[in-house]
Amino acid sequence: MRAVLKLGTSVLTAGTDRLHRPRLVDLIRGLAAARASGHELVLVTSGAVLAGWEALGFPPRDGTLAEKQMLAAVGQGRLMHTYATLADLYGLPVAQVLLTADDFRDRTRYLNARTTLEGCLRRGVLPVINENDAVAVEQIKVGDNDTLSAFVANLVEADLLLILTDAPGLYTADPRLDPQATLIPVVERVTPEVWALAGGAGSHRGTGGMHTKIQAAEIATRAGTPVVIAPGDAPEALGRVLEGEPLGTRFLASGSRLEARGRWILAELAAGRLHLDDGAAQAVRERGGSLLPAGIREVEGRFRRGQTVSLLGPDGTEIARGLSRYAATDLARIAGQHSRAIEGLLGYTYGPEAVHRDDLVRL
Ligand SMILES: Nc1ncnc2c1ncn2[C@@H]1O[C@H](COP(=O)(O)OP(=O)(O)O)[C@@H](O)[C@H]1O
Ligand SMILES: N[C@@H](CCC(=O)OP(=O)(O)O)C(=O)O
Repeated sequence: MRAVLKLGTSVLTAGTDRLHRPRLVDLIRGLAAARASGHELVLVTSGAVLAGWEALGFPPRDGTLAEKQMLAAVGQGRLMHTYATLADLYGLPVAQVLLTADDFRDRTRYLNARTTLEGCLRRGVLPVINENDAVAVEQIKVGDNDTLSAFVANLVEADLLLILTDAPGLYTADPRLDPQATLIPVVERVTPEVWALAGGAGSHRGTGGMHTKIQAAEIATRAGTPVVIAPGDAPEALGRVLEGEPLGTRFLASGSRLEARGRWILAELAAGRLHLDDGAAQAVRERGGSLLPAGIREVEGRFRRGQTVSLLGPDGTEIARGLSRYAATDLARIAGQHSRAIEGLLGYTYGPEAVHRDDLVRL
């Protein structure tokens, strides 16, 4: 099986303020054992900011992005060194891969990253991925490693995404705040009711809490990859989940396995939203057609030509994702207009479709 394992800061610290070496040894032993059983593994790890803070002796923090970037720059090398040293004990070679949102947006960079990861997997090397925090300013950041792990799962067409964290799974409410909360063992589909279960920002060290984990589950399951959220302190969690043992919360794949291009289209958060009229929604949903400007009622967000947009039906539900052939400002001018009018309105045309059917994934 090909699996992506995501380790949150909460798991790497095991409830302390530092990278917890014994916990890391357990995790790496599990990775080495899974690889020895023939599984292909990719690791997405957090912990660079924490490792940097630890290295500098826990100075007071102001919480700014610049400070996080500096701490990540200090910590990433140390984090990687720790992984490499411990993985050596088990004869497991590791490779560092640092990614940002642009690496998923730009088709060439996306394909390059995929080639590198495939090369690692062929040679039995464990890719250890983190966001390239030191350069990732707001506009080019994925922003949290749960979402990053879902993008990576799409990139390598994983059979499973396992997110280990400090909660035992998805609960009916944040278990830190509500002692009555109970575990939800299986989520068939990420519905608004599931979204409503996510509490706030999570543990004091983590980014995003359950919210970003549900987002990750939605991204990966749509492309056909099931997702498990399980406790990082469960012994042998990786091996047990790979064996199919129920542990934590399993999100079932909602879509059939998408081919590679469809996965790329889903491998980015939508930069804008297009509200369609009835006819256009039907054409996209039922007939698999392209979206013409005539069927667009409203354009939301700022996006460039070629970026991913969400297509919403008249009742506001998302029916598809696709690559826009026009920038948001252009689309706003040609929305509701016949395709023949595009050139007259803009002075140029990129073709009659706002989103071509080849660039669409129905959800
Ligand atoms: N419905 C829920 N079920 C489980 N955990 C939840 C829920 N809502 C919020 N949480 C919080 O999310 C936290 C995990 O997220 P986070 O701290 O960001 O961890 P990580 O570092 O692993 O990404 C849990 O400790 C828990 O307090
Ligand atoms: N890239 C950051 C981690 C960001 C993040 O999502 O953290 P977490 O919620 O602990 O998975 C780091 O290495 O510190």
